[in-house]
Amino acid sequence: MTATTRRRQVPEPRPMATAPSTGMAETAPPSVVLNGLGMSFSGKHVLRDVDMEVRPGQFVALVGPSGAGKSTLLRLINGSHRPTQGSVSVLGVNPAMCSRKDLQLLRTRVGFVFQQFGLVGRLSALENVLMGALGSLKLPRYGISTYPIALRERAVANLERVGLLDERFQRCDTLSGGQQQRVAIARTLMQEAEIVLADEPVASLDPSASLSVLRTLKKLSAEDGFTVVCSLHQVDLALQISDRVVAVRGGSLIMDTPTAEASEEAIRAIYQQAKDDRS
Ligand SMILES: Nc1ncnc2c1ncn2[C@@H]1O[C@H](COP(=O)(O)OP(=O)(O)OP(=O)(O)O)[C@@H](O)[C@H]1O
Repeated sequence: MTATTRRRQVPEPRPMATAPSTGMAETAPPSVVLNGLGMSFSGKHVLRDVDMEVRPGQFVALVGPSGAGKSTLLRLINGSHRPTQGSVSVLGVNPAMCSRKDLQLLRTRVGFVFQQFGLVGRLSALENVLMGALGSLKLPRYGISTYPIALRERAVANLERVGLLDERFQRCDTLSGGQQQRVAIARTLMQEAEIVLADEPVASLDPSASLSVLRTLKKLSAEDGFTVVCSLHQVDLALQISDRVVAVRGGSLIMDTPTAEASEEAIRAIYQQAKDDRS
């Protein structure tokens, strides 16, 4: 089934309480629409009544204390979880209504970057990046030379874009954390994804490497036009990098604002409140 036929199954979004505008791609259809979204695990509500639209090319920082529901939200967007309430539309497709094949197809259009990078440590940076193209190939590949030359050239170009041309033949488990996350980003570029979901991509990096990796992701998103939804705990980074800040607490969206209008104090208060609640 095509994306176009899927789109008809997606209910019209309810009007949003807050519809922040960044002035980007205002008329294009949204990349993501969450409509009355809720999720429970074994009867425990972890997300409720989430309404949100993400416009193409936006860089959204998803902030909120541990356990707020950020990873669950990202997993609902890429179809890893099926919502127990409401609906998700990603690039006009409802992942919960997709066949396995259509979901696979959708996932080639939606890249995912993880905190733990998800690389094969014993393989080179280049081979890891090439693996990002496996979804477009019919047969598995073993070794760089088994990939078509055009893909090898693209992989090298993508490594250059993330600043790792010289390290292309280095084993990934010998690269620094920041370099490994850059390899993971270059691997996602091979998908030519229209949306990149990043789940705490810099959680294990020091502040300077974190900023540098996020700046690279932001630059690539601006150059290629892909949408980013990125969960982050570092409020300062969220404010430096994003176009829009969405805060989640206790499974509810409690802030949704253009970054230029976001109050650092208000975001920090969300974390402080969670800390106070725990103590
Ligand atoms: N597969 C699951 N089964 C049961 N409970 C789950 C599952 N996944 C998430 N949860 C629960 O949902 C809640 C939200 O978890 P989630 O990982 O989305 O939070 P988070 O905001 O990403 O937290 P962190 O910042 O610590 O990563 C937590 O209470 C968690 O225990």
